[in-house]
Amino acid sequence: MHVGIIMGSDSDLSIMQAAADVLKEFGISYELTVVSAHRTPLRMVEYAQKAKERGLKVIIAGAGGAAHLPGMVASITSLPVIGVPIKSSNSIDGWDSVLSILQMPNGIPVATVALNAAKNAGILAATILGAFDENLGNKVATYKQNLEKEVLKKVDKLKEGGQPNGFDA
Ligand SMILES: Nc1c(C(=O)O)ncn1[C@@H]1O[C@H](COP(=O)(O)O)[C@@H](O)[C@H]1O
Repeated sequence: MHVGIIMGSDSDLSIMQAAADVLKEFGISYELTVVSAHRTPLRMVEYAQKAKERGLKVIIAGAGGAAHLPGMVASITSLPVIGVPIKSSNSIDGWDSVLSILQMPNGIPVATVALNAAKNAGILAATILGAFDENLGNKVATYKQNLEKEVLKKVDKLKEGGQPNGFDA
């Protein structure tokens, strides 16, 4: 397994599945499970302690509310940790999770993506791994080129629809 996807609860799965889906798209092996700093603290410590020796290269950790999981895992492992703030059902509009994951003290960084942005977490994991793997790096580059093509198609569509576009008329 190259990437470990963990989340504070199975109620986060509908969001975190997007990280798994994009890793699959890039052909990156992953594992996915529930680990909670609050509810399973010993499992969290063991997961973080053993992650590197088990061969993981990047950890994606998603959590909602008082989201301590990504930061606590990052405090234990030397692997890069990508944090996904999740807007859980009784959250304060997701701000609780965003701030919990984002505002890490100096020394223990968590690469925080946007609220519910598990897909971006998967793409970031692919980008990190792609820096050391030419084939994967090329796949990431192609993915971005395709995004650009999609946007340019939309530019043409707007033009065809009669919108005035002086920039690339
Ligand atoms: N933030 C954390 C942690 C943690 O950080 O350890 N453990 C669970 N949770 C979060 O609690 C929310 C509600 O969980 P339940 O739906 O199980 O009550 C979830 O979004 C989960 O990530």
